[in-house]
Amino acid sequence: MSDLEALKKEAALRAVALVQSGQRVGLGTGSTAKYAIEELGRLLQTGELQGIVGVATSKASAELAREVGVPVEDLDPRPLDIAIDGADEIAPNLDLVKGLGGALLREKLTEVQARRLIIIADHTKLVKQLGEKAPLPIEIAQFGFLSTIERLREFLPGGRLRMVGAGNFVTDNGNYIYDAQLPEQFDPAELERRIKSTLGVVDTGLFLGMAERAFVAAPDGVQELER
Ligand SMILES: O=C(CO)[C@H](O)[C@H](O)COP(=O)(O)O
Repeated sequence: MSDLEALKKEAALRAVALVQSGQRVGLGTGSTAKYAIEELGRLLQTGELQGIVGVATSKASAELAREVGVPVEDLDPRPLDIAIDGADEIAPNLDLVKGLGGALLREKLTEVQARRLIIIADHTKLVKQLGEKAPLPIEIAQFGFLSTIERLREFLPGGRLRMVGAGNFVTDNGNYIYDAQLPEQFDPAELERRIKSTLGVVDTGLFLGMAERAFVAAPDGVQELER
């Protein structure tokens, strides 16, 4: 395992230590969240945790959870006790950019219902301001997507439709993703409102005011950040 992978796993284990038996747990998506799901499976197998139920934020995470023995249920209106997920960028106030893995809509739908959202990441995800390192993924309907992109480009120029190989990337919800370049200066809440009021947009990868805590692993140890 590379050094970076070891750091991601370390952060994941710190977050999973917060999970208690009987809890309903939001299962994130991505290469860091994968370590958390595997650890939940391990703890269920050893009996250190009992009776937890996972609510997955993607088809891939649901599949992995079942493989490692974490029971999975669909999202319903009941609250989740905790959700554990990765992020693409983490600002000092724990506002996030998410969705480079393409699961932003299911992640937001799930994590907004969690009493606690815990973020796990390696130190490369820390930024002073959102948009420094990653594009902002915006999920858009397939129908009329070129028109939606034109509307978005009026205030977010320079982005691109996400591709996979020669085709367009399609989310678990059958939508496309426009990866937008964020401006140098912006008000995240105002930008979120503007993007979401653009016809054809389903949701954005801005997760504002949602995360309670982040475990961020660096070579000199795991930093615990709170909002
Ligand atoms: O938002 C996400 C998926 O939609 C992921 O949480 C995010 O992309 C981080 O992934 P990784 O842990 O692989 O860096």
